[in-house]
Amino acid sequence: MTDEASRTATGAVTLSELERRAAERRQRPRHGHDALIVCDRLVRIFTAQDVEVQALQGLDLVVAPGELMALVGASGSGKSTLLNILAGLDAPTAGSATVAGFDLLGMDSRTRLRYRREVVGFVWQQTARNLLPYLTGRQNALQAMRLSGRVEGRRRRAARAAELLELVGAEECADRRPHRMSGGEQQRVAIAVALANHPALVLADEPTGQLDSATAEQVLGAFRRANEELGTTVVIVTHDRAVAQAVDRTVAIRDGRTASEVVRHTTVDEEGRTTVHAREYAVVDRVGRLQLPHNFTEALGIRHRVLLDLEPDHIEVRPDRPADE
Ligand SMILES: Nc1ncnc2c1ncn2[C@@H]1O[C@H](COP(=O)(O)OP(=O)(O)OP(=O)(O)O)[C@@H](O)[C@H]1O
Repeated sequence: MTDEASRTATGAVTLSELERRAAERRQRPRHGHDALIVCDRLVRIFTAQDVEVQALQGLDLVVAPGELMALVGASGSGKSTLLNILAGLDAPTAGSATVAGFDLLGMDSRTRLRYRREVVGFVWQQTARNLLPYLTGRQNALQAMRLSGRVEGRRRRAARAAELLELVGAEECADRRPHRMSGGEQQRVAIAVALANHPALVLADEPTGQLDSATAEQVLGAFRRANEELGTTVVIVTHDRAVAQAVDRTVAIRDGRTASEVVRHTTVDEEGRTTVHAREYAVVDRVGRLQLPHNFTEALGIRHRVLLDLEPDHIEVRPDRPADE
């Protein structure tokens, strides 16, 4: 339709043009339609002793199926709050959060239980929170399957427990109880247990926080194998730079919002040498808000406002200062 045809003589948009635009909007795929996790303007407010803490302040996050990604950020930025919501352990105050088609705000308690048993698996920093101390590695995995009923038949469950312990490199822990496993072994067995019910998503909160760097690398290797071989989406909250730099995408959270992200891809040259390329992006939310990195605003003394200029292929952001300063 030409612009003239879509307007009345007085310049107003015609009714048929408005109807056409509405139909076009309806046909457009909705935001994050092919994603596994979609958080939209997520807010979580805690109230303690009449004081309100806004742990999440309109956080947006989209994670595609099959991603291996990390969430980083200063202490108190809201990482664990977000993970608890994604785990179905806590409910947001406002906004929306969907994981594998489950609406995390609107779930009744039965659906929530099913979600926690079948859709997500967790690995926490404290090894004692991950495994039952009186069961062996194999029994821990079997117990998780028995509780959900998702893997039917004793033989199938036994085969799956053995496969998963092998996948994470912890076969030798099958007949050992946690107190006879090292910290790294306990975390690898915890990954096997988290994977037991074929979850679409595994969430991990500081899974290498109590481990030395060599052991942390083995644990990360187990997450990577789960991601590559089973296609499980993995989201790891971490302060460990080595972990944050080893995943495909690292999203930084600042003051309860996603602020920036680093995306990595690997290339192999003619001589077979691999190079990892990393690029940092600022995140633009759905209404166009952008958080400028703290070191950038500090370097230019930016406080309350900036001057924006639209260039053909970029936007210029300049401090609001008189030109002769
Ligand atoms: N149950 C709660 N009651 C009151 N305030 C809370 C609660 N849980 C978290 N907070 C507050 O919410 C904010 C975000 O906390 P959160 O634990 O999500 O941060 P984090 O980024 O995971 O920090 P860390 O890296 O130290 O674990 C903090 O100010 C914290 O004090």
